[in-house]
Amino acid sequence: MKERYSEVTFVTDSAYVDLLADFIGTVSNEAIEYGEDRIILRTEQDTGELIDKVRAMVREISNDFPLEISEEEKENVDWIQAYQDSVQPIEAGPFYIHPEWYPPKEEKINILINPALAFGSGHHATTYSCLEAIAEYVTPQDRLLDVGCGSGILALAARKLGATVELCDTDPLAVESAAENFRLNDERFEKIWEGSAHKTDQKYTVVVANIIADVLKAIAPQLKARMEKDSLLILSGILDKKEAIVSAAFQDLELLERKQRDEWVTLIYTNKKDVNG
Ligand SMILES: C[S@@+](CC[C@H](N)C(=O)[O-])C[C@H]1O[C@@H](n2cnc3c(N)ncnc32)[C@H](O)[C@@H]1O
Repeated sequence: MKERYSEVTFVTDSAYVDLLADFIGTVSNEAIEYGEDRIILRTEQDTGELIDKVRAMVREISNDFPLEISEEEKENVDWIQAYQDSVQPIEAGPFYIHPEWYPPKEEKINILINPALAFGSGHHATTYSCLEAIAEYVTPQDRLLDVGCGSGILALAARKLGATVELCDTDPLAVESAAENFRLNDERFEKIWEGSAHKTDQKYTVVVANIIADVLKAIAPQLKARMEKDSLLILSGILDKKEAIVSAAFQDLELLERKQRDEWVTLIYTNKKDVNG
């Protein structure tokens, strides 16, 4: 990529825009942008010859062909580099979450997440607090269900601690992205599905759900039904002003710990008895 490129603007009568755009596109072999009365060409190539050809072409049509050409030199931005520079790795408890263009850290539990459309890079307070809770509570004996897995970051963290994991999300893009992140990390999940917690009849020793308060309230019976006696339920995505809604919906469980980061609350519950018996 060159440091600079040329932006050439051809202003003409709207009736000639299509004709001119066709010609410029063919001669330059570059993508062009066009508006009602203009065509804009951005190129790193020398533009002198192209402009001469355009002038010659329009002269053949008419000496009065309406055409004004202006040219500006602009600085190129390496967009991929700029994007990569903006995505920083983050440490949360023992975990180091990094995109692939940052090397792993030897002394950390590394989680490779390439930013994609699914939520969950570790930077958001809710994900961060869940990662801390997972580090604190999850053991290799655990079977964990990640409800609303997004990028799969929470299940990946649990898997890296030795737990077996299952994941689900109502968003098919999240399911795809989580599966891809497991592949990138060379880790395996037992199951992944599109949909929510009601689509399984399994029980788990840990259920984690980082979804907003109103949804947590709505799916509270489903989440509880996935717990066995002494299971753990990690709930996040709760704005402090909505905490009461969630506390009320889960009041039959025992609150073990409450974490707050910025205005986001994470609640960690356990149950004294199997909800179904
Ligand atoms: C805040 S993101 C959490 C992503 C990731 N688990 C994290 O902690 O960073 C919430 C995710 O929940 C999903 N979601 C929303 N409602 C859901 C529901 N009822 N059941 C399962 N997933 C749901 C969304 O599609 C989204 O991917």
